[in-house]
Amino acid sequence: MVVLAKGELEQIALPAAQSPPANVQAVDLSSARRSGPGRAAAARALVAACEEQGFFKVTGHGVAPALVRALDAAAAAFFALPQAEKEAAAGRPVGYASKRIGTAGDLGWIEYLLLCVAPGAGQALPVPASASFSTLPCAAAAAAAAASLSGSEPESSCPLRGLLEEYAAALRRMACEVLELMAEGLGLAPSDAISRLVSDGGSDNMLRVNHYPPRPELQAGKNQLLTGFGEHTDPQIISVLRSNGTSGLEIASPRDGAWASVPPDADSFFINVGDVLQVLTNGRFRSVKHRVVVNSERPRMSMIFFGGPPPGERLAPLRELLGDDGGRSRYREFTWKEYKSTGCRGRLAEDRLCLFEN
Ligand SMILES: O=C(O)CCC(=O)C(=O)O
Ligand SMILES: [Fe+2]
Repeated sequence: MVVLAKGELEQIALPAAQSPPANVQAVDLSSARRSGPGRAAAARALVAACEEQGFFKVTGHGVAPALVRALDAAAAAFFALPQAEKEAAAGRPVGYASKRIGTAGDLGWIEYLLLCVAPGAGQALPVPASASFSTLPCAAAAAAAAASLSGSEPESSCPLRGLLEEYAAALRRMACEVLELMAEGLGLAPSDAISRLVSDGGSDNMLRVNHYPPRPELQAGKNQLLTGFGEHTDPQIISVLRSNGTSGLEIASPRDGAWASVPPDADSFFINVGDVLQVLTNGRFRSVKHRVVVNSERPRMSMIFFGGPPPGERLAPLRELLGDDGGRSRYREFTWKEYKSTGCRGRLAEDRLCLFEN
């Protein structure tokens, strides 16, 4: 449940203008898995999409539909729990939260789970970064949902946690696959030049499960919209997003800033270029500005894997990519830890990258 105090609803209200549909490039990963002209064409399409929009979707990804359905159901069951039970999984900065995004006062019509993903023995595992995390997956409703979907009893008393672990591992693999294809398209060697930052044992990967309840009736007869997640760019290298097929995600054109609505597609994964990828490519790729507008009577649920580098990783444009800009590096070197700490201080919509420009 999202409970807003008096005056807060007005802060997140948006003009009832309908954004036109976005034209989103699709990259078929299954054709990229076969080496040869299919792979080269997919790599070129991916690079073009990152240059033009910083955003595309992936089909032929191979993530098991049964896993996706089971996780959708378990997450929906979690969000349907009594508020007190959800609050038991609250923690800062990770855990359950509602309406507040970050610490700088951004509000949205949203509740969410934010989790760390720590690779252990080569596998991604959401870690209980707050002690209360362990209460979350044991919720009875989530257990029942997962059990009914798989047609069997849950293996442990924590099905949501198990599903999140499996999902995070699958998405980390997909993120790395996409980043390797990207490196090939950019002519980088070795092909793990970027993906190693996400697959490293110390990588700062996160998983976020967002739930946007249907919008409330604000004024009878008025089709008002609310901010679900205010405009921002994702700070990491790459984000891999899937939703339950309810609309609401919008991206801004890098040319004129005009908003366009991403046609929902529950079977594909959407990829965002993050700020760090903009830096690594010396600005050739642009991190995509996006937001979520709550415009539907159906709830929207989205799950996002954020691929970030290890905290101490020194980040700067890749040498091979400086050529396009007369050899000039547009950004000074910084660590991921440094970048994250500037992000924590500001509002969602703030441009953080400008602080690191040369
Ligand atoms: O929920 C969504 O669809 C997008 C949310 C988002 O942009 C984020 O969590 O960074
Ligand atoms: Fe985002």
